[in-house]
Amino acid sequence: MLASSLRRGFTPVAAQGVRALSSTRSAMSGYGFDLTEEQAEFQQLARKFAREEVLPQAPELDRTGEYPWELIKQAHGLGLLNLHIPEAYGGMGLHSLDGAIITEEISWACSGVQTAMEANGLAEMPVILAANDEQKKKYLGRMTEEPLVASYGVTEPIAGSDVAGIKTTAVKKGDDYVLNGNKMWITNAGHANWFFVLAKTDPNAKASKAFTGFIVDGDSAGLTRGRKEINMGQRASDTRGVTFEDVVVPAANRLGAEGDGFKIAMGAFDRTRPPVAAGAVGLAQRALDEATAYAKDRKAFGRPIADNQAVAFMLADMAIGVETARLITRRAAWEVDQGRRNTYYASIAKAFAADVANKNATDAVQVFGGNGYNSDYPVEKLMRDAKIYQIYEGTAQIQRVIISRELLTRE
Ligand SMILES: CCCCCCCC(=O)SCCNC(=O)CCNC(=O)[C@H](O)C(C)(C)COP(=O)(O)OP(=O)(O)OC[C@H]1O[C@@H](n2cnc3c(N)ncnc32)[C@H](O)[C@@H]1OP(=O)(O)O
Repeated sequence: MLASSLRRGFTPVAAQGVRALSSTRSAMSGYGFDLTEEQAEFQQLARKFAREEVLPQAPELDRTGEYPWELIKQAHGLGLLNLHIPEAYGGMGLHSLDGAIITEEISWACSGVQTAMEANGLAEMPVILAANDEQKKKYLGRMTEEPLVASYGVTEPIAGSDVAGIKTTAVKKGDDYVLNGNKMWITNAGHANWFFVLAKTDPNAKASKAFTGFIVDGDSAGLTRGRKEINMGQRASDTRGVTFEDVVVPAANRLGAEGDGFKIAMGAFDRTRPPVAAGAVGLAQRALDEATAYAKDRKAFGRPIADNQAVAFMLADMAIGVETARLITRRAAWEVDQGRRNTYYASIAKAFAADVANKNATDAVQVFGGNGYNSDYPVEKLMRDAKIYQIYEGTAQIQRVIISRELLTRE
């Protein structure tokens, strides 16, 4: 049906029109895969920082779980942190695609460090999207002035995938709100200067009206940070529970109107899932690079193992994954830069890149054989680090819920 209607539209006149157009077409039209000069510079800067500073520290940070403060400070100095804060508030106002290019490089060296850095982007996004000028000056401004970190506080012990199921409440009292509840798996929570917190303000309303977003100062009385969780991978990243016990937050720290919170939180995910996907691409590329180098070097039966088609084809499949994941990730970021809602592409990119990262890391361990299973070699860390990409910022299954809903509700 679709094919026949396309054929009907394809008249000789239309064909001539295309020919005429193509003869005058400039190199700028249509798809382009080259980075701009500026993007290439961002990539080079991030690559140098990642390979010279992050990479040498990655094994030790993984072993100890130490928070990468020194790297955060260096990244801040180089302009590799807080990428999307608008210039009006002292930031660089980088585009989403610029950020994806930078993030991939950092993750190549250590996705734990990348998550610690990117968590700032996640915390800042609701503020960038919904805060008033005063709030932006106060909370985004300080992030550009000194190397601070912030947290995005939505997830709760019983509500991860189901954001509408969160129980933390905010009750208006005079000019303040009083917050009570527990958050869980909050990245950067041990060190955050401030938190974006989603809380329920109307228990009777539907999700899109029931929640409100707040900026909560890290030193607020009644805010308690839990112990650092010991996770399987990305161990340099700091995740904790946070408890709010009668925490008084001035109404001036409310983001947007009461009831706007759920959509603000969802809108932030649309913009932060592309960088999460970019992190997964970086890890997938690293797995491919490590496996390729090892397969060329390692000899068995008198020849490099890469000479076996069984190994070479594994590398080829890993390359297919990296290239396609990178394309859809950049598409998801580019959609933001075009000013369009990118929910569909963001979830495809996040879901696909996370799966590719896991496949590539697992296959890299396989190529390394027994050595791959050992912590003297880099790939077992990649396999542990990869897993969280299928869980955080919306599980693999939630991404498919979002993609299918987007498909099925299209006009
Ligand atoms: C690397 C960086 C650091 C990473 C650290 C890790 C950080 C994290 O992991 S943060 C936590 C991650 N958590 C998640 O990703 C949560 C996953 N879950 C979700 O995204 C949602 O709960 C989801 C999509 C399942 C929606 O759930 P559901 O309750 O069915 O709501 P739904 O009916 O779709 O939407 C409710 C309303 O919100 C609106 N909405 C939904 N999505 C969007 C969106 N993207 N933009 C705007 N509005 C939206 C809907 O239109 C609807 O509005 P209305 O009622 O006016 O029609």
